[in-house]
Amino acid sequence: MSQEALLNVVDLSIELTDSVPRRTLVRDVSFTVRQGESVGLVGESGSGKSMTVKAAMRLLPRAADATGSIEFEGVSVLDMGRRELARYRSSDVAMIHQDPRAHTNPMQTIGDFLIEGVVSAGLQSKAAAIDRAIGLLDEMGIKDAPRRMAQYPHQLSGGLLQRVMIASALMSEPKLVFADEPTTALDVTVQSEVIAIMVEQIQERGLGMLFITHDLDLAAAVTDSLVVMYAGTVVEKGKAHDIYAGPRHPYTAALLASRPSTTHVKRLVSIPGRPASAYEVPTGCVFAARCPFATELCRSDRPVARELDGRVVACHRAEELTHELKTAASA
Ligand SMILES: Nc1ncnc2c1ncn2[C@@H]1O[C@H](COP(=O)(O)OP(=O)(O)OP(=O)(O)O)[C@@H](O)[C@H]1O
Repeated sequence: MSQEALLNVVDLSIELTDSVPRRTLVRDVSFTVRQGESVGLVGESGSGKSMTVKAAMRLLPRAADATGSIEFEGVSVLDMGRRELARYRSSDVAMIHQDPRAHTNPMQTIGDFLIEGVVSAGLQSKAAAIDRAIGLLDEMGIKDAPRRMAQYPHQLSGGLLQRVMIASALMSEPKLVFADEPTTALDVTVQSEVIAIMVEQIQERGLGMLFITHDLDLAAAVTDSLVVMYAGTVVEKGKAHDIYAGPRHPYTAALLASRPSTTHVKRLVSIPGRPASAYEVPTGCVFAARCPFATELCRSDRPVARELDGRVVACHRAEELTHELKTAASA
């Protein structure tokens, strides 16, 4: 791929320093998001997706220690000084959160909410910011934008408020957008509409996107590449359509098999066992306890992530299971 790397994460590990022994939450995670590229960070609850994104924004809890490297356009995010970090957070990257209500102030109008960040960071004058906010609300398909600017969050539906959040993320003209489960808090009837608008707006502007979700189907539909995480580690990564068409890690195949089908009736299967956090998994493969294909080797030796047919996979048996995994995923 020729586009420039915006975000480059290499061997990121995150540990909690306030527990004895230290708890590992994320282990040796590496991935890249390029200009104009959408990357899906996919995994069940506790797999470390949010911690990884928090680290990329330098917003980890005080007791969490990040090692490895996170670079934005070649500059180390972990080493940024106060001013550099403020500029990075206010104008290079933006975040769309899960629950729009939790990230708005009920006492602040939509207009003030939209312009606050860029005006206080000195990026735009108040008049220019108001114009831009109205223009963006318009592009988000929000009718009567000037009237909406004067309203308060409780006067907007969840779907409408999430469109405001997308507009807010675009106010500073960022290069990279982190979208953390942006529609899980919304009514199912508006979810796909909001996703479609978000993806369209991000693609039209040629921005990079890191899309965090537990929904592999959705991620495969809206992203170029996937990074599949389990228990704080990357188990598989590669082109979204390749992974969707033929997963090479049993966890990816299980995620695909457990999705509801829209074309035929099938029994909904769930992955047996519960998702584990990085510090809970014993030696061996992180997924061994839930993997139907696990052998003694899988339980004793942790597989090293390696290149396989244009993707990266951390499974001892990836080659020999190619056919089984494809069948299991599409069953
Ligand atoms: N503030 C925190 N302090 C300590 N540990 C935390 C904190 N937040 C999350 N964790 C732990 O870090 C690990 C990774 O959690 P993380 O929230 O990154 O997972 P996730 O994949 O984003 O899951 P979810 O989809 O539920 O948000 C889990 O073991 C979780 O319990």
